Amino acid sequence: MAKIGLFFGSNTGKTRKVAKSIKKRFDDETMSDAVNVNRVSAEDFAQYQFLILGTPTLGDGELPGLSTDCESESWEEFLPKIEGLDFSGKTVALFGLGDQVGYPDNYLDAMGELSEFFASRGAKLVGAWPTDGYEFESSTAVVDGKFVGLALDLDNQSGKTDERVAAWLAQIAPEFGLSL
Ligand SMILES: Cc1cc2nc3c(=O)[nH]c(=O)nc-3n(C[C@H](O)[C@H](O)[C@H](O)COP(=O)(O)O)c2cc1C
Repeated sequence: MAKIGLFFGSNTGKTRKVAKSIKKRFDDETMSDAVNVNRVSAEDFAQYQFLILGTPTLGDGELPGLSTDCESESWEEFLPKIEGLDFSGKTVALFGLGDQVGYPDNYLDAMGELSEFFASRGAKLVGAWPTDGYEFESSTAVVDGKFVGLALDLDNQSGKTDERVAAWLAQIAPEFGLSL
């Protein structure tokens, strides 16, 4: 089993694309394949001490899933399967995709929801990211003036994605015992 589990939800494939680009930077011993959360069991998910998790925000600030018109299940359906688990001793880093121009009042809210979910079950959240360079009105993914994880916007700032991902991975590397 790889050291770090890499899981994502995605509707139109952008979050999948970013997850796969993260996996490409690491060997199989270090990082699992990028796997859609609708393909993992709660048991397998719970085996990882280190997790990198990605989500888009859909609807009006919601997690992806059947109620936001995704074609298949996603985080909305997966979280209830792991809601009874204790994540104490585990380290979680989040990345979120959203559209700060189209949805400025709910930018990346789903990342905020994932953060609350895992933090309230004992996980250590790492990878907080500055809000400089983004323009939006409000986001539940901002806590104490920073995003709770990596903030991406492939709808409006796709050219910044690679650079942001690389800087963020370098930032979280020590927390995951990685050398980059
Ligand atoms: C119907 C719909 C609702 C959306 N709602 C939000 C939202 O509330 N907040 C936000 O930041 N982005 C929102 N977005 C933008 C998506 O999060 C963004 O396009 C994302 O990159 C999609 O990722 P995916 O291709 O992995 O599904 C919405 C997009 C759609 C199509």
